Amino acid sequence: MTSNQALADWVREVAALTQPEKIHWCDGSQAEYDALIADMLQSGTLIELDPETRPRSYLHRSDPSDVARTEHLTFVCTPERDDAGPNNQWLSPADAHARMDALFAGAMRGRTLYVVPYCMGPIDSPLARCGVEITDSPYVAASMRIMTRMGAPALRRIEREGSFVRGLHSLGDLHPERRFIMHFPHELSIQSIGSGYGGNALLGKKCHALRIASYQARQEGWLAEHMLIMGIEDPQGRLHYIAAAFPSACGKTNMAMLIPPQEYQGWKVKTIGDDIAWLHVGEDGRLWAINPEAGFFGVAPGTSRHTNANAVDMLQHDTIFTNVALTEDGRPWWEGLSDETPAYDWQGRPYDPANGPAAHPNSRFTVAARQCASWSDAAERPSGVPITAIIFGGRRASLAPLVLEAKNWQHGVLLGASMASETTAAATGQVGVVRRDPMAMQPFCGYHFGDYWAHWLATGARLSQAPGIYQVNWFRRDAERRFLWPGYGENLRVLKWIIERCQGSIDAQETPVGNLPLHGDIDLTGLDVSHEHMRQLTHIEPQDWLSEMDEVASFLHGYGPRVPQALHEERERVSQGLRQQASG
Ligand SMILES: Nc1nc2c(ncn2[C@@H]2O[C@H](COP(=O)(O)OP(=O)(O)OP(=O)(O)O)[C@@H](O)[C@H]2O)c(=O)[nH]1
Ligand SMILES: O=C([O-])CC(=O)C(=O)O
Ligand SMILES: [Mn+2]
Repeated sequence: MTSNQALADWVREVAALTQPEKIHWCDGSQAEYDALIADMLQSGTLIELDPETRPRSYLHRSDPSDVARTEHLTFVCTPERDDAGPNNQWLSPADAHARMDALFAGAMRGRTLYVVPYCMGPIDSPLARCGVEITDSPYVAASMRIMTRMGAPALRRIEREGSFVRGLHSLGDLHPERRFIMHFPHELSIQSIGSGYGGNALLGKKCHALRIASYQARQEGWLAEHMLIMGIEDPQGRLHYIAAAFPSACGKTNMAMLIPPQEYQGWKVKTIGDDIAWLHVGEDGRLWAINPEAGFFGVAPGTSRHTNANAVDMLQHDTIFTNVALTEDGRPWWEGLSDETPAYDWQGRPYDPANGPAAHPNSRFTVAARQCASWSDAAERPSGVPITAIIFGGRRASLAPLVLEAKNWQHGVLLGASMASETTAAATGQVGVVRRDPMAMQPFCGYHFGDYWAHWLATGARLSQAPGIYQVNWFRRDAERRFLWPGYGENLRVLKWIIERCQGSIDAQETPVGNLPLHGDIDLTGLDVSHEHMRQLTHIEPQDWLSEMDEVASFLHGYGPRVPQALHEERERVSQGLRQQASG
């Protein structure tokens, strides 16, 4: 099936261990996709949506215990424990392999083993990397065709290059006690069992393109980040590319396909990616980004014509939904979509509000990126796009202002490293608790955060035209828990400020924590945001920030001697400035 002996041997070994009934090598063709869908309709793995209004669209209901990433079951298994860092759970490679071999033994009996070759990034890009996922889930095989460049061209590239990431996945018995997601970065391999949920099972995404890739990127001198990539064209026709890291379910997909507000005629948004960016230092000293993915695995709840019309439009056909609710006539439904009452909830029960939300809070859609009206050809460019600004964002009801500008790269790395955000339904566990999530990579960095921050600093030192670094927060709330900022399309007003700052065309107010917009520089024309709200959104309270910086200090110290001294010094400079301000 392949001229790559290592791949052929590996498939044979896996088959001997897992005992599948059949082996299928995926070529990525339409006929193959159609056959996968037909099989899943027959087995009940997929439910067909109303073909009149939602052609070629399906609903997948997952096991109710298997609806989100499971960070407590996710491990990074480096030979040395300290290389995984306190940010990861660790097992020795030998222990992890022993545990996984036992779980995989016979796991595919009676099932088909799919060999899924894929390429992360444009197929002809030197920045792209390939992998092969072996899975016994047709849902995973079909989803990988939507989310990656999957099939024959990827296999040819693997045969040319020789190297590829090995991902082994089985649904196992879907039992939470026999569910593990293990990463072996030094072996370029991933093993995942017991879950069919996207972030745990579509191994090209979080497992390869972030955990394994971040480890490789450090060795090779680039960055693999949890970032959207978008282009913003201003009325003068100038294009500015922005990369933004927000934690899971904190607004990347929405920002990536933002629709400019009415007052912004002449502004255009181009989508390059909504979740992952691979960043390289170019020969010109600028930072260049590719999106390794080819599709969106996006959050359904909250998506509506008012918040994200581009998404609603792209979801009208050829989409696989997971754990959404259904209307009587077979259309997908979720909280925030419309005023309709659905007929069935995400578990297929007749809808009863007493059972909680109709759609699971982490219900999602899987759709090809080219279905999005704002999708840009630039996403196919082998060299990527040059980045003007990097944005870090969190979901914080208080403290963090609407926007803040880092004084320089090193201060920007501190802003990223000290990010915190309220937890969301994208991972199992409590929702709404503030936790540190450096660069939105807490669940995804495949090595020690101390080394990671040092790598960020070293990367900045290689950039002669480094992007500006910013921090945003769309989620500040008032005493009644209402959002102070309208968000969504209106976020372009903040992005415009960021672009103007990068061009050097406007001034800012300097504070110890960073630079803030001057009064009136964030354009509020046509917006219902009072001056009092705007004041709160751009106010830095020195005492509160001093305590925040104390927390950041102990957080950074928790990572021990691998944390670069420069980061401690930068933090101390901010604290000093705040102390002076508080006493003066
Ligand atoms: N209030 C407010 N909510 C937003 C904004 N942007 C996104 N949201 C909501 O936040 C939730 C998550 O948004 P997404 O854009 O899907 O987040 P994401 O970062 O792409 O999430 P992952 O796919 O998990 O990485 C959705 O319910 C959105 O409706 C905003 O600007 N303001
Ligand atoms: O990985 C997933 O399951 C979905 C996602 O984008 C995230 O959680 O950041
Ligand atoms: Mn994500």
